[in-house]
Amino acid sequence: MDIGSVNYLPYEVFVDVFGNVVEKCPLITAAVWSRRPFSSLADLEASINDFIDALPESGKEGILRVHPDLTGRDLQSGTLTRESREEQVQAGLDTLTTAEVSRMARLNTEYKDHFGFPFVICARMNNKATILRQLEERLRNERTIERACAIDEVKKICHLRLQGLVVPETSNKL
Ligand SMILES: NC(=O)N[C@H]1NC(=O)NC1=O
Repeated sequence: MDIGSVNYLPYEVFVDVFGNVVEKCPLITAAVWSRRPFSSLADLEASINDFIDALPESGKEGILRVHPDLTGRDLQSGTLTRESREEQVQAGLDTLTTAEVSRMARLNTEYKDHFGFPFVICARMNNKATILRQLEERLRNERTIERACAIDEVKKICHLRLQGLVVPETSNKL
């Protein structure tokens, strides 16, 4: 789909198509629909990012809290969203050894106990080694810095999900 077609979508369809660009946050998509017409994919993405940035800190933490744990219960029980499952698989998180699964689970729990939200990272821009390393390093961050860092990762995930849904302008001209 190109951005011109996106601008013609009724909001029900818009939310169906883009409702999970921010994991389990269709409300963001529904709110951003009223900012049409978007001049480009980058403009749509900027509208989503502006909405997120305008939220109070509790709202940003809410976005983080609806994210599934990496390699957590949802991956094992098959209850992840399609997008999240594909991203975790692409990062190789379905091939962890038993020792790596235990390490990830222990660090995820430590992180959640410490910050009050789950560890979020753009899996597709990482692999299992960098994810484990980042989890250990970010645990040492101060809370405000860590929240901002996690929200930046949400935006990276959103960027890649949008790229999979809208044809970038340069390709339209081919
Ligand atoms: N917890 C977490 O980072 N989850 C997310 N990361 C990602 O790339 N997709 C997700 O669902």
